[in-house]
Formats: sequence, structure tokens, C-alpha cells
Amino acid sequence: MNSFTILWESVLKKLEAFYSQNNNSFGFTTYVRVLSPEYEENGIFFFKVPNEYYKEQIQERFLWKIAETLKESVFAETGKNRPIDVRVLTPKELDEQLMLSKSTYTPLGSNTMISLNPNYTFDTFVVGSSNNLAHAASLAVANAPGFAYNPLFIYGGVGLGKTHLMHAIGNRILEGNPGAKIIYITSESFTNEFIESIQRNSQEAFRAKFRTADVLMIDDIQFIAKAQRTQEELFHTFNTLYESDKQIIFSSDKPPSEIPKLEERLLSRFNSGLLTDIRLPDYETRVAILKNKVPMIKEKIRCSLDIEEEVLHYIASKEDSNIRDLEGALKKVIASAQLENSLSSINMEIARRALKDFFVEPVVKTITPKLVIRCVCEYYDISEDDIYSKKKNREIAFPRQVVMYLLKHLTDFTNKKICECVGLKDHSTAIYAYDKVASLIKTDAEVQSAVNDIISKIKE
Ligand SMILES: Nc1ncnc2c1ncn2[C@@H]1O[C@H](COP(=O)(O)OP(=O)(O)OP(=O)(O)O)[C@@H](O)[C@H]1O
Repeated sequence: MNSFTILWESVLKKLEAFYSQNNNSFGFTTYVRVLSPEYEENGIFFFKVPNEYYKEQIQERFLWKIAETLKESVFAETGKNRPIDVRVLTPKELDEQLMLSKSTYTPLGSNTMISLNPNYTFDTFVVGSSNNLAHAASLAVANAPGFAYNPLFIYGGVGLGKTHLMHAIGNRILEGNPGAKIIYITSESFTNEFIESIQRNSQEAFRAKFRTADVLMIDDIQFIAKAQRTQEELFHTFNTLYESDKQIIFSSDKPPSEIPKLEERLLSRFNSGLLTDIRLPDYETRVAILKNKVPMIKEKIRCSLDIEEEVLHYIASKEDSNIRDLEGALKKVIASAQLENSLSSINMEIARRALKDFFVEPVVKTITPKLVIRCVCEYYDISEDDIYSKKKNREIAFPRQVVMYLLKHLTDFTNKKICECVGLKDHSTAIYAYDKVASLIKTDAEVQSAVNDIISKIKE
């Protein structure tokens, strides 16, 4: 057993006790126990999970507690209260990470709350027509934080460089002012920290941390919409920082006006600064970005082979790919050449072999009413006929409501169609069922686990 595995054993015991006290032993056994501790590097603890679904569940529901318990245990063992980070990776991501793991990701400044990636700088950011405005605005903010555009709101699809630009701003500010207190955090972590501060009655410390920042950057702010009290807290944090000319930066996958359930007063504050978007890059920019990434990836993988230009054009030819996917494809090609012990340069033959899946459109599983009903019935151990029947006892009525909830959650069916799927006529029944199950998911751990398990079965 290595030291991480031993540490994890003791952390698991604490987590088991915690989730049992909170009536969520099921969640613990189903998700937390599944985590496989892999290795630790520079305070980052890497875990493997079977697939994306587990990753999502663990990140959304359990990660904050895992990180907290791990941190406490590290402190108890070493006496050092050092920052730690937890990464949950699928087997594929872990393989890639292992190839890259020999370097990088050290915090830049001691005052940075979460480490900024030193590779995410303006120098490594390729500018094209899809991102030139976001780049120019970010540069202006980095040169005059608190004064150029406040707040700066960068939005656009996944993997297009929003985080890169935020870190670049942070890194540039630290170059000129190493003492600046820069906080980069995802909205999910912000929410989790806030919840934790309520649980521990330490809201003052939470406020002291965020309201004294020189620069506050919150990534993926769209996720804050589901957390009402966190929105309120953010509103006050925003006002405090804004009034003292401290820079605030947000990123999101959509513009503020399209974020559902965003409070009006936050919306107006987000809109009060500069909104700038990043779009999918054109072919030339894609090739330029890949060219730019080659030396970095080769260095990390310790690969000295040359890569033929044609290969970069081949990867960039995948039109609708975001940059993270293109970068992933490039890493895969370089890593494959390395693993194959290739002696020649990295050519099209190697690239084609490595990327045979990359160019195949993923098969999206169609979610049909039949599939949903079958999974729900299996879970509650009732017959499919019961769902269509007129029976009103709870053992049948509740699974029927779960079916309606899932159909609304997982498909774009109308309420009318959802009712028809379970043999009902009045479409308001579907609305009622959805609201009821959605609110139970928030308050009842058992319902939450049941719904999650059924969803994972449906998506299997
Ligand atoms: N213009 C660019 N030049 C160089 N690298 C880029 C550029 N745009 C994106 N990248 C790279 O693409 C990868 C994904 O970028 P990033 O993580 O910033 O995306 P994102 O928009 O924040 O995505 P998400 O919404 O999923 O968080 C990173 O490795 C980043 O360095």
C-alpha cells in the first residue's frame, strides 16, 4: 500500500461516518466508495472513477466533503495546513494525465487562493476572429484591474478558452504585483464553500476571504443559478468589491440574460460591465492553436519526435470541435507515437490510427418512454402495466410520477405528450409530478439516490 492509499483508507472511514449521520449511506456506498485513489502530485490528489456519470455525480454532490476531509487528514498527519486539490478522472483521462503528470501546475503566487495554471498566459493564447474581442478586453483588464471593464463577463461554449483567459489575466496581474490577492474559483466551489461556511457557522471567515480579494474570478457562473442563497451572498460580495474598485471577472457558457433563475439584481450587475463572447475558431486559428500547443505537449510527454504539418491540418479539419477536444486529439497522437516507440516523425499513418474514434460521430443513446418506464419499474419492482393502470396507491403513483419527472428532465417532450406516455389525459398532472419529484430530490436523500440510480441505468 502506498501512503496515499493508507491515507485514503482513514479518510474513507470519516466520510462513511459523515454520510451515515446525514442519512446518505447509499450515496457513500454507491459513489464515494467507487473512487480509486491513484496518486498525489504537488498537493493534487488524483482519483479514478468508472465513467463520466460517476465523475459528474461525485463532483456535484460529494467532492467538497471529500476535499475537506482529505485536507483535515493531511493536516493531522503532517501538521502542515497546505492547500490541496482533488481531481476525479475517467480511465481515459487518467491515462492522458499520467502521460503529462511529470510536470506543471504549481501555484504562481502565495496569495493565489487556487493555483493559476502557469501555462495559461497571454503569450500562449492564439488570437483569431473568434476571440479577439475577449482577448483585447482581458488584456485591458489585466493592465488596469478594477478600472478598465468591471465586471468583465466572458461567455461562450465549452473548451473555447474562457478559463485560459481568466488565468492569463491573473498571471499577468501577479507579474506586476506579486502581492495581489487573486481568487480564481469555479461557481460550484464557491457554492460549496458557502454551504460549508453555513454548516460550520463560519460565514464571517467566508466573507473575509472573498470580500478582501483584489481580483475575484468566478468560472462557470451559470451554475450559481440553482443556489439562491449563494446568489445573495455573491450579490453582497460583488457590491463590496465593486465599490472598492476591485476587479471582478465571470465566465459562463451563455450570456447573463440566458442564465435561467438568475436573480434580477445579479443580472443587472453582470450586464453593467463588459460582456464579451468567444466562438468556435475558424480553420486557420485551429491550426495555429495546435501548432502552438505542440512544443508544450512534447515537453510534458518528453517526446522528441517531429510532427508533420499535415497531421495538424488533419486534426484541425474536425470542424465543430472545441479547442479542448482538438488539444486532446493532438495529445493522443503524440502519446501514441511515443508508446509505439515510433522512430520516424509523427505522420498521418500514426495520426489516423490514433484518431479513428475521434472522427467518428458519437452514438447518442435515444431516450424513449419505454426505456424510462422499464428502468423505473425495475427499480421499484413493479410491472410496466402498473404504470399505465389507474391505480392510485403510493407504491404505483410515485413511480409513475418519477417516470413523468424523468421524461421531462431527459427529453424535450411536452407535458401533454408526457401524460400520454403514462396513459393520463390532464397535462397539469405532468407539471405537478415534475415539481413534486424535483422538490423531493432537494430534500430527501433517498429519492435523490433513487432518481440518480435510475438515470444511470437509463444512460448505461
Ligand atoms: N485561443 C487559444 N489559444 C491557445 N489555447 C487555447 C485557446 N483557446 C482555448 N485554448 C486551450 O483550450 C483548452 C480549453 O480551454 P479552457 O479550459 O480555457 O476552456 P473554457 O472555455 O474555460 O471551457 P469550459 O467552459 O469547459 O470551462 C485549454 O487547454 C486552453 O489552453
